[in-house]
Amino acid sequence: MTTAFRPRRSVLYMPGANERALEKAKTLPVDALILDLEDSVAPDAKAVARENVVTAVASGEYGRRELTIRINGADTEWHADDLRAAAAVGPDAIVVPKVNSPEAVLGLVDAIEAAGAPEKTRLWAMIESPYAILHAEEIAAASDRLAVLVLGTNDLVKELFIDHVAGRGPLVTSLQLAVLAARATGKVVLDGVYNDVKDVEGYLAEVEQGRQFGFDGKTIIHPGQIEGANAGFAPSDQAIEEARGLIGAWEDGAGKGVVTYNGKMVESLHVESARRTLSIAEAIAGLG
Ligand SMILES: CC(C)(COP(=O)(O)OP(=O)(O)OC[C@H]1O[C@@H](n2cnc3c(N)ncnc32)[C@H](O)[C@@H]1OP(=O)(O)O)[C@@H](O)C(=O)NCCC(=O)NCCSC(=O)C[C@H](O)C(=O)O
Ligand SMILES: [Mg+2]
Repeated sequence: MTTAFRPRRSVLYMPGANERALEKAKTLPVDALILDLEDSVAPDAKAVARENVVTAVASGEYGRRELTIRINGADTEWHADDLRAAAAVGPDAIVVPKVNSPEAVLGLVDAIEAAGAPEKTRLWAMIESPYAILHAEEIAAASDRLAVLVLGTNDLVKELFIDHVAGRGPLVTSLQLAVLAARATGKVVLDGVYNDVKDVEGYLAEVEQGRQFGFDGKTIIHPGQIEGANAGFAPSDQAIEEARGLIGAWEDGAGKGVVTYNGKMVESLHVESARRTLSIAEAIAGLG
């Protein structure tokens, strides 16, 4: 299915059991929300959280924000009930943690369809194990219903026996494999979360790294992280100006296979990148 480009610069998790946060989210300038039933919800609060998120989605009070529900994993006692409840209320997407194979994707798509989810409800697969990283392309390609790969960097760090360090050196290969898989299959890919909600400098450095690596946006855990992601994953004023100038130089040289702009070589591939930059900027401006 072809869908219009939609910005996913800032994608905020919020615990499904936290009614105050669910209320607050209606006014936050995020591109997307992940109403969480998994790791942020204690076992004895799972049923209440499920009720809360279903009510939230049904309320229709989240405006332009893309609204998703993260259900519990397939190996848990809550998975089937979560999936049924989420499919019935029809969010923009159902986010499934720890998706490890294309077969798992197909099984999830069958279950989502069998539960009667509307066509608009996409599957977002969390890639958060070494096996999933090594099979990310097959996972991404398994179904048209799968729209987004979401990195689960906390689980990855745990499974790889590595450390959370500034610059994410030990994670770089995994991050790049996930981006490669998404680009090879035409899917969206979101970077993992930054756990230290008070460390603004470290967070902004990680946003910039994610953008440079090619992620479409960042999953976040606190309202204080929204602005950095929105700015970091939007083309800067300078990038927009350069894209316009480059396209202008290309059009002025009508018919030439190569021109220069600001002293640098410009070929049609650079024009394509510049047009992509402008279309992202337009989509963001269109959010109002
Ligand atoms: C991380 C937090 C536990 C911090 O909470 P707290 O110390 O209470 O924050 P503040 O006091 O600064 O909160 C200020 C106000 O903002 C609201 N708030 C906080 N977080 C959120 C949120 N995520 N969404 C909406 N609103 C939020 C508070 O309610 C305060 O509001 P008010 O009282 O009106 O002023 C907390 O931020 C938090 O719980 N974050 C989300 C945690 C979460 O969802 N974790 C699971 C996803 S991460 C993950 O699992 C990734 C992946 O699977 C992996 O493997 O990596
Ligand atoms: Mg995880």
